[in-house]
Amino acid sequence: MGSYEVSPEQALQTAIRFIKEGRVQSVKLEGGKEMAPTIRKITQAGIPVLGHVGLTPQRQNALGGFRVQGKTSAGALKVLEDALAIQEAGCFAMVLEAVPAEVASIVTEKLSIPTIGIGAGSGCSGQVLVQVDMSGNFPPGRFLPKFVKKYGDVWGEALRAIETYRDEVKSRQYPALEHTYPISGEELKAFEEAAAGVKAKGTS
Ligand SMILES: Nc1nc(=O)c2c([nH]1)NC[C@@H]1CN(c3ccc(C(=O)N[C@@H](CCC(=O)O)C(=O)O)cc3)CN21
Ligand SMILES: CC(C)C(=O)C(=O)O
Repeated sequence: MGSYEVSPEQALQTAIRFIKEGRVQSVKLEGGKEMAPTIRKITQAGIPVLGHVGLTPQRQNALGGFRVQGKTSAGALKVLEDALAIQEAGCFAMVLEAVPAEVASIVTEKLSIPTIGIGAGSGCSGQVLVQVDMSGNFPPGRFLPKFVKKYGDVWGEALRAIETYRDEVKSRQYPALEHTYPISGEELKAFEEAAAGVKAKGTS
């Protein structure tokens, strides 16, 4: 929040920084109708913009939390109007987040640009999920939004690896010979003789 919301001019300056300093090829920003002038400003400067309507997480406080959007006829119509407004402003595609699947399908059909759905059903043009969520890279018990499907157990696998490492360090199974660096017998013998003549710390 704040990278694009002060004014279209501030937003364009931010977008230019992302392109030049962040070396990205496009920028993504949240918001509907009210962001259309900003989106137009950035796209007219030659920077592609990915939009985002429906549940816009950076505005969670104004939305009363992470709430599904477009659950009423009026709400769904607002999502559609926002989507059309930001398409018109020059977005090349948009994220559609947490709206009923049927609403997302209709919005997608009304648009000429692709929709990338998250919690918006299979009728969107494409999908996105946070990698940490879909790979299961989080501790047990964490709250998961309804739309997340856990395809793996990266956290469990990492924990298993770390615990096995700990156990092998304690039992001195690790490091084994193959994890160490060799020294020739001749050099070792010479070192042992030299070391014998070095006074140990703390002795007198
Ligand atoms: N790790 C991660 N994954 C995400 O998908 C994600 C983030 N972080 N951070 C930013 C936003 C926040 N997101 C969220 C977070 C919570 C809900 C959530 O609690 N949804 C309720 C819906 C409540 C209602 O019915 O209105 C749910 O039960 O799924 C949804 C999207 C999606 N985004
Ligand atoms: C997961 C992606 C699309 C996102 O912008 C968000 O939910 O914050």
